Amino acid sequence: MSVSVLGSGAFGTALAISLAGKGPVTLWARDPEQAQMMQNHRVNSARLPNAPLPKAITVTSDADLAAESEIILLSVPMQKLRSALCAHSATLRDKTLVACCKGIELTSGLGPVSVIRETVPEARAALLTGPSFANDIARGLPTALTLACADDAIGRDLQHELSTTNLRLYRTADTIGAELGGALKNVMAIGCGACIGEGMGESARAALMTRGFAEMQRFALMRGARPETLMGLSGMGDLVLTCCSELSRNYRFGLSLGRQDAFDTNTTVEGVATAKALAKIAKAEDLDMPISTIVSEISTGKCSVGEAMRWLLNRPLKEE
Ligand SMILES: NC(=O)C1=CN([C@@H]2O[C@H](COP(=O)(O)OP(=O)(O)OC[C@H]3O[C@@H](n4cnc5c(N)ncnc54)[C@H](OP(=O)(O)O)[C@@H]3O)[C@@H](O)[C@H]2O)C=CC1
Ligand SMILES: O=C(CO)COP(=O)(O)O
Repeated sequence: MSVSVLGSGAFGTALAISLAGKGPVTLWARDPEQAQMMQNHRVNSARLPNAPLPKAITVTSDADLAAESEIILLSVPMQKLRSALCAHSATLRDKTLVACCKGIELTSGLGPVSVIRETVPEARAALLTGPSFANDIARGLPTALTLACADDAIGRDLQHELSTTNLRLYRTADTIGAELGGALKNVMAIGCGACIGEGMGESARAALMTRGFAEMQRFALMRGARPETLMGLSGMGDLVLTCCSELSRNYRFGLSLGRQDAFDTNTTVEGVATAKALAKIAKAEDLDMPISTIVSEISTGKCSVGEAMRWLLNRPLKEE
Protein backbone atom coordinates (compact mmCIF):
# COMPACT_ATOMS: atom_id res chain seq x y z
CA MET A 1 0.00 0.00 0.00
CA SER A 2 1.26 3.49 -0.76
CA VAL A 3 2.03 5.87 2.12
CA SER A 4 2.02 9.66 2.50
CA VAL A 5 2.93 11.74 5.53
CA LEU A 6 0.91 14.90 6.05
CA GLY A 7 3.07 17.31 8.05
CA SER A 8 6.82 17.61 7.62
CA GLY A 9 7.89 18.30 11.19
CA ALA A 10 10.55 16.29 12.99
CA PHE A 11 8.36 13.24 13.54
CA GLY A 12 6.72 13.15 10.10
CA THR A 13 10.11 13.44 8.43
CA ALA A 14 11.59 10.68 10.63
CA LEU A 15 8.69 8.32 9.86
CA ALA A 16 9.05 9.05 6.13
CA ILE A 17 12.78 8.21 6.33
CA SER A 18 12.08 4.93 8.10
CA LEU A 19 9.30 3.91 5.69
CA ALA A 20 11.36 4.89 2.62
CA GLY A 21 13.35 1.68 3.21
CA LYS A 22 10.23 -0.24 2.10
CA GLY A 23 9.02 1.81 -0.88
CA PRO A 24 8.08 5.27 -2.15
CA VAL A 25 6.80 7.78 0.41
CA THR A 26 5.25 11.19 -0.21
CA LEU A 27 6.05 13.82 2.43
CA TRP A 28 3.70 16.82 2.41
CA ALA A 29 4.85 20.23 3.68
CA ARG A 30 2.30 23.04 3.76
CA ASP A 31 4.83 25.70 2.73
CA PRO A 32 5.72 25.37 -1.01
CA GLU A 33 9.10 27.05 -0.54
CA GLN A 34 10.04 24.69 2.27
CA ALA A 35 8.84 21.67 0.27
CA GLN A 36 10.98 22.72 -2.69
CA MET A 37 14.04 23.24 -0.47
CA MET A 38 13.64 19.81 1.09
CA GLN A 39 13.08 18.15 -2.28
CA ASN A 40 16.17 19.83 -3.76
CA HIS A 41 18.59 19.67 -0.81
CA ARG A 42 17.38 16.27 0.49
CA VAL A 43 17.23 17.36 4.13
CA ASN A 44 14.69 18.98 6.48
CA SER A 45 17.10 21.57 7.83
CA ALA A 46 14.39 23.39 9.85
CA ARG A 47 13.02 20.45 11.84
CA LEU A 48 15.34 17.45 11.47
CA PRO A 49 18.84 18.51 10.37
CA ASN A 50 21.54 15.83 9.97
CA ALA A 51 19.03 13.28 8.63
CA PRO A 52 19.42 12.84 4.86
CA LEU A 53 16.19 12.14 2.92
CA PRO A 54 16.42 8.89 0.94
CA LYS A 55 15.62 8.97 -2.81
CA ALA A 56 12.34 7.13 -2.19
CA ILE A 57 10.89 10.26 -0.51
CA THR A 58 9.12 12.86 -2.65
CA VAL A 59 8.53 16.14 -0.82
CA THR A 60 5.59 18.17 -2.08
CA SER A 61 3.24 20.96 -1.05
CA ASP A 62 0.55 19.55 -3.38
CA ALA A 63 -2.02 18.07 -1.00
CA ASP A 64 -3.86 16.30 -3.84
CA LEU A 65 -0.67 14.45 -4.78
CA ALA A 66 -0.13 13.41 -1.14
CA ALA A 67 -3.76 12.27 -0.92
CA GLU A 68 -3.25 9.75 -3.73
CA SER A 69 -1.78 7.27 -1.23
CA GLU A 70 -4.01 4.77 0.56
CA ILE A 71 -2.43 5.31 3.98
CA ILE A 72 -1.94 8.86 5.23
CA LEU A 73 0.05 9.50 8.41
CA LEU A 74 -1.09 12.71 10.12
CA SER A 75 1.95 14.26 11.77
CA VAL A 76 0.89 17.74 12.84
CA PRO A 77 0.61 19.10 16.41
CA MET A 78 -2.58 17.97 18.17
CA GLN A 79 -4.16 21.43 18.34
CA LYS A 80 -3.71 21.76 14.53
CA LEU A 81 -5.11 18.34 13.61
CA ARG A 82 -8.74 19.41 13.13
CA SER A 83 -7.92 22.38 10.88
CA ALA A 84 -5.46 20.29 8.83
CA LEU A 85 -8.13 17.59 8.34
CA CYS A 86 -10.91 20.07 7.56
CA ALA A 87 -8.73 21.73 4.91
CA HIS A 88 -8.36 18.42 3.03
CA SER A 89 -11.43 16.46 4.14
CA ALA A 90 -12.80 15.93 0.61
CA THR A 91 -9.66 14.14 -0.62
CA LEU A 92 -9.13 12.18 2.61
CA ARG A 93 -12.61 10.65 2.70
CA ASP A 94 -11.81 7.11 1.50
CA LYS A 95 -8.36 6.84 3.11
CA THR A 96 -6.82 5.13 6.12
CA LEU A 97 -5.77 7.99 8.37
CA VAL A 98 -3.18 7.30 11.06
CA ALA A 99 -2.79 10.06 13.63
CA CYS A 100 0.79 10.43 14.87
CA CYS A 101 0.13 13.25 17.32
CA LYS A 102 -0.11 13.17 21.11
CA GLY A 103 -2.56 15.30 23.03
CA ILE A 104 -6.12 16.25 23.91
CA GLU A 105 -7.86 18.92 21.87
CA LEU A 106 -8.44 21.94 24.08
CA THR A 107 -11.72 22.99 22.49
CA SER A 108 -13.41 19.57 22.57
CA GLY A 109 -11.55 17.41 25.11
CA LEU A 110 -11.12 14.77 22.38
CA GLY A 111 -8.04 12.73 21.39
CA PRO A 112 -6.72 12.42 17.82
CA VAL A 113 -8.72 9.33 16.77
CA SER A 114 -11.98 10.96 17.86
CA VAL A 115 -11.04 14.14 16.00
CA ILE A 116 -10.49 12.11 12.81
CA ARG A 117 -13.86 10.37 13.31
CA GLU A 118 -15.62 13.72 13.76
CA THR A 119 -14.00 15.53 10.84
CA VAL A 120 -13.67 12.76 8.24
CA PRO A 121 -16.23 10.14 9.37
CA GLU A 122 -15.93 8.10 6.14
CA ALA A 123 -12.19 7.47 6.65
CA ARG A 124 -10.66 4.55 8.57
CA ALA A 125 -9.02 5.97 11.73
CA ALA A 126 -5.94 4.69 13.58
CA LEU A 127 -3.15 5.96 15.83
CA LEU A 128 0.62 5.47 15.94
CA THR A 129 2.10 6.32 19.33
CA GLY A 130 4.67 5.24 21.92
CA PRO A 131 8.22 5.95 23.05
CA SER A 132 10.34 7.33 20.20
CA PHE A 133 12.39 10.39 19.48
CA ALA A 134 12.33 11.52 15.86
CA ASN A 135 16.13 11.54 15.73
CA ASP A 136 16.34 7.92 16.90
CA ILE A 137 13.89 6.76 14.23
CA ALA A 138 15.66 8.76 11.51
CA ARG A 139 19.00 7.20 12.52
CA GLY A 140 17.49 3.72 12.23
CA LEU A 141 17.88 2.96 15.94
CA PRO A 142 15.61 0.19 17.28
CA THR A 143 12.19 1.50 18.33
CA ALA A 144 8.91 -0.15 19.37
CA LEU A 145 5.58 1.65 19.01
CA THR A 146 1.87 0.96 19.40
CA LEU A 147 -0.48 0.88 16.43
CA ALA A 148 -4.04 1.36 17.70
CA CYS A 149 -7.05 0.68 15.51
CA ALA A 150 -10.56 -0.29 16.61
CA ASP A 151 -10.98 -2.47 13.49
CA ASP A 152 -8.74 -5.50 14.01
CA ALA A 153 -8.36 -6.40 10.31
CA ILE A 154 -7.30 -2.86 9.37
CA GLY A 155 -5.02 -2.76 12.43
CA ARG A 156 -3.25 -5.95 11.28
CA ASP A 157 -2.74 -4.55 7.77
CA LEU A 158 -1.36 -1.29 9.15
CA GLN A 159 0.92 -3.11 11.56
CA HIS A 160 2.55 -4.89 8.62
CA GLU A 161 2.61 -1.91 6.29
CA LEU A 162 4.17 0.48 8.83
CA SER A 163 6.65 -1.84 10.60
CA THR A 164 10.20 -1.58 9.26
CA THR A 165 13.43 -3.43 10.09
CA ASN A 166 14.11 -1.18 13.09
CA LEU A 167 10.60 0.07 13.85
CA ARG A 168 8.58 -2.70 15.48
CA LEU A 169 4.85 -2.07 15.88
CA TYR A 170 2.65 -3.77 18.45
CA ARG A 171 -1.11 -3.74 17.86
CA THR A 172 -4.10 -2.88 20.03
CA ALA A 173 -7.78 -2.19 19.42
CA ASP A 174 -7.86 0.15 22.44
CA THR A 175 -7.58 3.54 20.74
CA ILE A 176 -8.77 5.38 23.86
CA GLY A 177 -6.03 3.96 26.08
CA ALA A 178 -3.33 4.51 23.45
CA GLU A 179 -4.28 8.11 22.77
CA LEU A 180 -4.63 9.02 26.45
CA GLY A 181 -1.29 7.43 27.44
CA GLY A 182 0.53 9.51 24.83
CA ALA A 183 -1.38 12.66 25.72
CA LEU A 184 -0.97 12.54 29.50
CA LYS A 185 2.68 11.48 29.63
CA ASN A 186 3.63 14.85 28.12
CA VAL A 187 1.95 16.63 31.03
CA MET A 188 3.87 14.46 33.51
CA ALA A 189 7.12 15.16 31.62
CA ILE A 190 6.62 18.92 32.09
CA GLY A 191 6.10 18.27 35.81
CA CYS A 192 9.23 16.09 36.05
CA GLY A 193 11.33 18.64 34.17
CA ALA A 194 10.11 21.36 36.52
CA CYS A 195 10.91 19.20 39.54
CA ILE A 196 14.50 18.56 38.38
CA GLY A 197 14.94 22.16 37.20
CA GLU A 198 13.88 23.43 40.63
CA GLY A 199 16.50 21.16 42.23
CA MET A 200 14.06 18.83 43.99
CA GLY A 201 16.04 15.70 43.11
CA GLU A 202 15.65 12.27 41.56
CA SER A 203 13.53 10.83 44.40
CA ALA A 204 10.94 13.56 43.90
CA ARG A 205 10.93 12.81 40.15
CA ALA A 206 10.29 9.10 40.83
CA ALA A 207 7.38 10.07 43.10
CA LEU A 208 5.93 12.40 40.44
CA MET A 209 6.24 9.76 37.71
CA THR A 210 4.52 7.13 39.86
CA ARG A 211 1.70 9.36 41.05
CA GLY A 212 1.47 10.77 37.52
CA PHE A 213 0.99 7.26 36.22
CA ALA A 214 -1.78 6.70 38.79
CA GLU A 215 -3.44 9.85 37.45
CA MET A 216 -3.03 8.67 33.84
CA GLN A 217 -4.70 5.36 34.72
CA ARG A 218 -7.52 7.03 36.66
CA PHE A 219 -8.37 9.34 33.78
CA ALA A 220 -8.00 6.73 31.02
CA LEU A 221 -10.06 4.07 32.82
CA MET A 222 -12.78 6.62 33.44
CA ARG A 223 -12.87 7.16 29.66
CA GLY A 224 -13.14 3.43 28.94
CA ALA A 225 -9.47 2.47 28.34
CA ARG A 226 -8.08 -0.98 29.16
CA PRO A 227 -5.60 -1.05 32.08
CA GLU A 228 -3.08 -3.15 30.10
CA THR A 229 -2.84 -0.47 27.40
CA LEU A 230 -1.61 2.04 29.99
CA MET A 231 0.99 -0.52 31.13
CA GLY A 232 2.30 -0.80 27.56
CA LEU A 233 4.46 1.23 25.18
CA SER A 234 1.93 4.01 24.67
CA GLY A 235 1.55 4.60 28.43
CA MET A 236 4.29 3.48 30.81
CA GLY A 237 6.85 3.17 27.98
CA ASP A 238 6.44 6.72 26.78
CA LEU A 239 6.14 8.10 30.32
CA VAL A 240 9.56 6.66 31.22
CA LEU A 241 11.22 7.98 28.05
CA THR A 242 9.77 11.46 28.20
CA CYS A 243 10.15 12.08 31.94
CA CYS A 244 13.81 11.01 31.98
CA SER A 245 15.39 12.52 28.87
CA GLU A 246 16.51 16.00 27.95
CA LEU A 247 15.80 15.05 24.33
CA SER A 248 12.12 15.58 25.19
CA ARG A 249 10.78 19.05 24.47
CA ASN A 250 8.09 18.70 27.16
CA TYR A 251 10.72 17.76 29.73
CA ARG A 252 13.01 20.61 28.61
CA PHE A 253 10.12 23.07 28.87
CA GLY A 254 9.56 21.90 32.45
CA LEU A 255 13.29 22.24 33.18
CA SER A 256 13.18 25.83 31.93
CA LEU A 257 10.25 26.60 34.28
CA GLY A 258 12.11 25.15 37.26
CA ARG A 259 15.31 27.01 36.41
CA GLN A 260 13.42 30.18 35.44
CA ASP A 261 15.18 30.12 32.06
CA ALA A 262 13.80 31.42 28.76
CA PHE A 263 12.25 28.87 26.37
CA ASP A 264 11.78 29.13 22.59
CA THR A 265 8.02 29.62 22.13
CA ASN A 266 8.15 28.16 18.60
CA THR A 267 8.95 24.72 20.01
CA THR A 268 6.13 22.19 19.92
CA VAL A 269 5.28 21.38 23.57
CA GLU A 270 2.10 19.31 23.40
CA GLY A 271 1.71 18.96 27.18
CA VAL A 272 0.79 22.62 27.74
CA ALA A 273 -2.58 22.57 25.95
CA THR A 274 -3.27 19.03 27.15
CA ALA A 275 -2.70 20.03 30.79
CA LYS A 276 -5.16 22.90 30.28
CA ALA A 277 -7.71 20.53 28.73
CA LEU A 278 -7.27 18.06 31.62
CA ALA A 279 -7.62 20.77 34.27
CA LYS A 280 -10.84 21.91 32.61
CA ILE A 281 -12.27 18.37 32.43
CA ALA A 282 -11.16 17.55 36.01
CA LYS A 283 -12.97 20.65 37.32
CA ALA A 284 -16.14 20.04 35.29
CA GLU A 285 -16.33 16.34 36.22
CA ASP A 286 -15.01 16.65 39.80
CA LEU A 287 -12.09 14.31 39.09
CA ASP A 288 -8.95 14.15 41.24
CA MET A 289 -6.18 15.23 38.81
CA PRO A 290 -3.77 17.21 41.03
CA ILE A 291 -0.60 16.86 38.92
CA SER A 292 -2.27 17.75 35.62
CA THR A 293 -4.02 20.70 37.26
CA ILE A 294 -0.83 22.08 38.82
CA VAL A 295 1.16 21.52 35.60
CA SER A 296 -1.46 23.62 33.82
CA GLU A 297 -0.95 26.35 36.45
CA ILE A 298 2.88 26.43 36.19
CA SER A 299 2.82 26.18 32.37
CA THR A 300 0.65 29.26 32.12
CA GLY A 301 2.61 31.21 34.76
CA LYS A 302 -0.23 31.17 37.32
CA CYS A 303 2.01 29.80 40.05
CA SER A 304 5.71 29.15 40.57
CA VAL A 305 7.25 25.66 40.52
CA GLY A 306 8.16 25.99 44.22
CA GLU A 307 4.55 26.84 45.13
CA ALA A 308 3.29 23.97 42.97
CA MET A 309 5.52 21.40 44.67
CA ARG A 310 4.54 22.66 48.13
CA TRP A 311 0.84 22.44 47.19
CA LEU A 312 1.25 18.85 45.97
CA LEU A 313 3.09 17.82 49.16
CA ASN A 314 0.63 19.46 51.53
CA ARG A 315 -2.56 17.83 50.28
CA PRO A 316 -4.36 15.55 52.80
CA LEU A 317 -2.59 12.20 53.34
CA LYS A 318 -4.27 9.23 51.65
CA GLU A 319 -4.06 5.52 50.86
CA GLU A 320 -1.84 4.64 47.88
N1 LIG B 1 9.44 14.89 17.55
C1 LIG B 1 9.32 13.70 18.15
O1 LIG B 1 10.33 13.11 18.58
C2 LIG B 1 7.97 13.05 18.26
C3 LIG B 1 6.80 13.75 18.03
N2 LIG B 1 5.59 13.13 18.17
C4 LIG B 1 4.36 13.86 17.96
O2 LIG B 1 4.25 14.27 16.60
C5 LIG B 1 3.45 15.45 16.50
C6 LIG B 1 4.19 16.44 15.63
O3 LIG B 1 5.37 16.77 16.32
P1 LIG B 1 6.72 17.17 15.59
O4 LIG B 1 6.80 16.64 14.22
O5 LIG B 1 7.82 16.83 16.50
O6 LIG B 1 6.54 18.77 15.56
P2 LIG B 1 7.41 19.86 14.83
O7 LIG B 1 7.33 21.06 15.68
O8 LIG B 1 8.75 19.33 14.48
O9 LIG B 1 6.63 20.12 13.47
C7 LIG B 1 5.26 20.43 13.39
C8 LIG B 1 4.86 20.33 11.94
O10 LIG B 1 3.45 20.53 11.82
C9 LIG B 1 3.22 21.44 10.75
N3 LIG B 1 1.96 22.11 10.95
C10 LIG B 1 1.59 22.91 11.96
N4 LIG B 1 0.33 23.34 11.78
C11 LIG B 1 -0.11 22.79 10.62
C12 LIG B 1 -1.32 22.85 9.90
N5 LIG B 1 -2.36 23.56 10.33
N6 LIG B 1 -1.41 22.17 8.74
C13 LIG B 1 -0.38 21.46 8.31
N7 LIG B 1 0.81 21.34 8.94
C14 LIG B 1 0.92 22.02 10.09
C15 LIG B 1 4.41 22.38 10.82
O11 LIG B 1 4.52 23.07 9.60
P3 LIG B 1 5.36 24.43 9.49
O12 LIG B 1 6.81 24.01 9.54
O13 LIG B 1 4.93 24.98 8.16
O14 LIG B 1 4.96 25.29 10.66
C16 LIG B 1 5.54 21.38 11.07
O15 LIG B 1 5.94 20.78 9.87
C17 LIG B 1 3.24 15.94 17.95
O16 LIG B 1 1.94 15.62 18.38
C18 LIG B 1 4.27 15.16 18.76
O17 LIG B 1 3.83 14.90 20.09
C19 LIG B 1 5.50 11.83 18.51
C20 LIG B 1 6.63 11.11 18.75
C21 LIG B 1 7.96 11.65 18.64
O1 LIG C 1 6.69 11.89 22.20
C1 LIG C 1 7.88 11.91 22.27
C2 LIG C 1 8.67 10.74 22.69
O2 LIG C 1 7.93 9.57 22.61
C3 LIG C 1 8.60 13.18 22.02
O3 LIG C 1 8.53 13.93 23.17
P1 LIG C 1 8.54 15.52 23.12
O4 LIG C 1 7.37 15.96 22.29
O5 LIG C 1 8.48 15.93 24.54
O6 LIG C 1 9.85 15.91 22.47
